[in-house]
Amino acid sequence: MSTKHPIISVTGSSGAGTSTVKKTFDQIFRREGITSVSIEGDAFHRYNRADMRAELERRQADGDHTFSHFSYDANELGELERVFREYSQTGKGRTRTYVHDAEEAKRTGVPPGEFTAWAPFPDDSDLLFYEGLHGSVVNDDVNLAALADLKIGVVPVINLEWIQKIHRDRESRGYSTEAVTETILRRMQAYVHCICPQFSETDINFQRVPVVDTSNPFVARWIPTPDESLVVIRFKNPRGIDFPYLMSMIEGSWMTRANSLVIPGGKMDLAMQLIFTPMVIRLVREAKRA
Ligand SMILES: Nc1ncnc2c1ncn2[C@@H]1O[C@H](COP(=O)(O)OP(=O)(O)OP(=O)(O)O)[C@@H](O)[C@H]1O
Ligand SMILES: O=C(CO)[C@H](O)[C@H](O)COP(=O)(O)O
Repeated sequence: MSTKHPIISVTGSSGAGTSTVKKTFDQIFRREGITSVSIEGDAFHRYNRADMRAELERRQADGDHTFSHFSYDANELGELERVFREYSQTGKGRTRTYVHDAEEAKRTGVPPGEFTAWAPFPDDSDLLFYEGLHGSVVNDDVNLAALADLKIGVVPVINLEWIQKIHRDRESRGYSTEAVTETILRRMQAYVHCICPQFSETDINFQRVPVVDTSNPFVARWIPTPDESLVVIRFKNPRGIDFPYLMSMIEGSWMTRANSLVIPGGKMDLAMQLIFTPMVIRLVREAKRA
């Protein structure tokens, strides 16, 4: 945790919606005149696409069918922790980009499945924003949760998450439904043991819940729209959260527990703006004082 160089980490499984949440934060940063540097979690994969496929084949040949991009040892989490710590102490650090598709390849000049070179963060940023798979990992080797000042989980209920991933991977990355389904299956063990535990470390979780039928997510023709869903917002520490204010500002919202607010899916962006703007301002103000 750093008051001088704060870190915000947004954690979610593949297709959960962390990139979408980043857009909301970018609006807050722009409106409040905050300069952020960001990390896409895939930048800390251990292998490029070809080497990952080779490693997968090797492990499967050895009888290990649990290895995937979700696995701790498929990612350079020690390096991620070092970057978090360096940034929290100095406001400096580095990242790179994992190139997923042709559009990213065109933008970066690096072929899909490869990494760009490591590059230093620009100087004089107000905060570091992480979005990816492992922003709140606590295990025997690293404790990323301890280094992030604001930890957010993006955790749609699993059938909805699978629908989002299938549609995104099909439309943006050119994978078939069958290939994405195979990936989902292969990642299940690590999803349970590496991804899910983080959502007990996060300060606030956003869980989008469809209110339309998603019983068979593998045949869904489209992603349930915001208006076809609700969002459960859980606060790990509800003290200091002005629930009456939030409920007055978010039409159709209600409390289900002392730390849980439910809102219409179409109000998710508004809720994030109302909740995170004062938190971000406070983090940056305390940083400038430090
Ligand atoms: N709140 C939402 N309402 C409707 N659709 C959403 C929402 N959040 C995400 N989606 C859709 O789900 C898909 C995946 O979203 P996104 O790319 O943000 O996921 P991600 O967590 O960044 O995935 P990855 O980590 O694999 O890059 C996209 O098609 C996006 O439009
Ligand atoms: O999305 C991901 C995890 O969130 C991975 O970055 C992605 O699946 C990489 O795999 P591939 O190179 O096969 O697309």
